[in-house]
This record gives sequence, C-alpha cells and structure tokens, in this order.
Amino acid sequence: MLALDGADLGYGGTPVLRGVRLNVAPGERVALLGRSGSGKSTLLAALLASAAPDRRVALVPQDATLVPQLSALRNVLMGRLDDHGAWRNLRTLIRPSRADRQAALADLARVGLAPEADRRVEALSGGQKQRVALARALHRGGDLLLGDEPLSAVDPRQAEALAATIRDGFPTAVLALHDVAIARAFATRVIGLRQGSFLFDLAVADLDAARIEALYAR
Ligand SMILES: Nc1ncnc2c1ncn2[C@@H]1O[C@H](COP(=O)(O)OP(=O)(O)OP(=O)(O)O)[C@@H](O)[C@H]1O
Repeated sequence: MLALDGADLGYGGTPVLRGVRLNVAPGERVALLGRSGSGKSTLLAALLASAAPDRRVALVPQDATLVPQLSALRNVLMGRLDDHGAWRNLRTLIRPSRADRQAALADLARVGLAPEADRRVEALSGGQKQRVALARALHRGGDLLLGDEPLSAVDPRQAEALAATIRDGFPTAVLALHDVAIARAFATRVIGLRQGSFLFDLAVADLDAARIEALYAR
C-alpha cells in the first residue's frame, strides 16, 4: 500500500533518514516513535508521496492547517473539497446542504465536539483544534490515515478514545506519536527512529522496555 525502497530522505541534499526500506500493508496500524527531530514528519511526508494515486489518503498534519476564521463545522466540510467542483464547494462552504451539515456534525460528534460545531476555530483550545483536524480527516475518510502527532494536545483518556475512533475510521494508519502507551494501545507495528535510521521495526507485542529506553536515551 505504501512502499519506500531504500530511499534517503532529507532536505536539500542533507539526509535525515538513510536507506529507508518500509512497506505498509493494508490493515496495518503503524506508530512512529522517536525523539524530536528524529525524522517522523519527514518519513510521513515520504510515505504520503509514495501512496498510489488511486488511494484515498486522509491527513492530520502537525500544525492543524485549519482555517481559524471559519467554524469547526466548515473546517470539517473541507475534508471533502477535492471530491467536488469549485461551485459546489463554494456553495457547501457558504451554505452547506442539510445532508453535508449532518454528515460533518456526525464526524464532530465522533471526536466529542458537536457542541462546538458553530464556533470559530480560532476561539477553540489547542486540544479542540486537534479534534477538529481529526474530524476533518474522518469526514474525508479513505483507505489510509497519515497523522503527525494527532493526539498530542488532548488529555490521556481522550487520546485513548480518539485512538479507538481512528482505528474504527481507517483500516490502515501511520501515526507519529510521542506517547508510548498510546502507541502500544493503538498500533499493530511500532517503528523507532533514532540518529538517521530505524532502531527497530517490530510487532507491538515485541516492544520491550529496553528498546524504548534505548530509543529515547540521551
Ligand atoms: N523543511 C525542512 N527543511 C530542512 N530541514 C528540515 C525541514 N523539516 C525538517 N527538517 C529537519 O529534519 C530533521 C527531522 O525533522 P522531522 O520534522 O522529520 O522530525 P520529527 O521526528 O517529526 O520531530 P518532532 O517530533 O519535533 O515533530 C530535523 O533535524 C529538522 O530540523
């Protein structure tokens, strides 16, 4: 479904990750772990670029990329903008049809945000913004979710519930995560990034404390 075949990943000739070999099969839920700057976002970008054009991919980028002046509901509606032509989109954003509004509201409800549907995103908390971005991805739907720390601003109990919502919403997902407990609960497979390469790439059942310690050691 996604495949990187020994590529060096980086910026302007400076590799961040070297010789990345990675295949993600349908049905896998992959957690990317590693210290800040280890290359999780870089790897997600390369995975996105490797997706076949007929795959429908939903994204939760790190900086939520929401339109702050618009309501939560309208931001969620944007998840499907590339399904339609410009006129239909304009109409949807100015005056959504009842069906579109209901569908977007249902997706906000999945992340516990239905009461905030008509509030402008700029007036929401960081965690609420993150949940709007997740609702937008759920509204888009698809074969695959790529998420860059999509649960970093919500509290641990909420993160667990949202991880389950992601699991129900997408058959396949790759998420950069910083919370090891959430990664264990969510993922089938865990990849640890350190110093320019994979320190491990394991089934979640094989992830032990020593590996986690080595991953984050200074
Ligand atoms: N657009 C860019 N141009 C040049 N270097 C970049 C760019 N984006 C990231 N980098 C560098 O690449 C390295 C990996 O960054 P990346 O954002 O992939 O790490 P990360 O693991 O996602 O970090 P974090 O957990 O802090 O989000 C860092 O050294 C970073 O400075």
